[in-house]
Amino acid sequence: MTDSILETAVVVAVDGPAGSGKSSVSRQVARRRGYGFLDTGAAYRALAWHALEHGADTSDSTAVLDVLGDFDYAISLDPDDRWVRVGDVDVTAAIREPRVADAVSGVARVPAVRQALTALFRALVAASDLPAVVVEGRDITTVVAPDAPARILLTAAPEVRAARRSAELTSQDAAAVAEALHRRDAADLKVVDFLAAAPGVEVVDSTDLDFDQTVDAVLAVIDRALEASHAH
Ligand SMILES: Nc1ncnc2c1ncn2[C@@H]1O[C@H](COP(=O)(O)OP(=O)(O)OP(=O)(O)O)[C@@H](O)[C@H]1O
Ligand SMILES: Nc1ccn([C@@H]2O[C@H](COP(=O)(O)O)[C@@H](O)[C@H]2O)c(=O)n1
Repeated sequence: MTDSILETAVVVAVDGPAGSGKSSVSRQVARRRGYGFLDTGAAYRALAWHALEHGADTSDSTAVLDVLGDFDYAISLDPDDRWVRVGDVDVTAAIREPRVADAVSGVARVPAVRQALTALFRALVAASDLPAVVVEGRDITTVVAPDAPARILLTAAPEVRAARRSAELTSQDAAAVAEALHRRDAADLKVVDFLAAAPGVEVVDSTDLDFDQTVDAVLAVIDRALEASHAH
């Protein structure tokens, strides 16, 4: 396996906290440029779903590692055809359920899980015949693709992120949605710092931007970064 995914496809790396718009904005950016799109959180969620299906305790690292052994994962990199599978099961919708969101940080804090999924993400990009892939998550700019030519931290104020997520989940209590989002961020921050931009990472703060303005801001960063990398 290659250490650098940059040998095969240009990577646009996007990190940020929950509800910052990483997946919706990255998907739209990929569509606009004809790139692939890889939602890395989907793999952590799918592994949490897989662990729950096996009745595993997701706060127990050993139990999580046991189920990692037969984790048969597949995901679409096509921004217009979204699917996630574990074995023969389409888990695209199931991995968004609150029970999975509540369990996922336990799975994501296990170092061997992070190593295995990082290798999986690099392999997925390497196996694609796409010119470029927008890869979004928490540690893409720092661990998965630290040498990507375009690296972005997408942020928004905590209350704005909670309000956007709550607008999406209208059947759930707004305060409970906000609480779950902040609890997940707090747990995830013990493992990866996705609130501070690493050196060379450009921040896009969407607090006062609408969706289209955010997409345009991210595209502007990408165009500038790719132009600079071609000049070298
Ligand atoms: N700039 C914006 N203005 C308004 N709404 C936005 C903006 N960016 C994203 N959204 C909306 O905010 C919600 C959360 O976005 P999204 O699911 O892409 O976030 P995320 O960072 O991938 O979250 P998570 O990490 O929890 O999966 C979506 O409903 C999305 O359409
Ligand atoms: N690079 C990543 C991506 C995600 N995680 C963990 O997965 C959870 C779900 O991610 P979403 O982007 O779908 O919200 C997230 O809460 C993290 O626990 C990660 O660790 N690294």
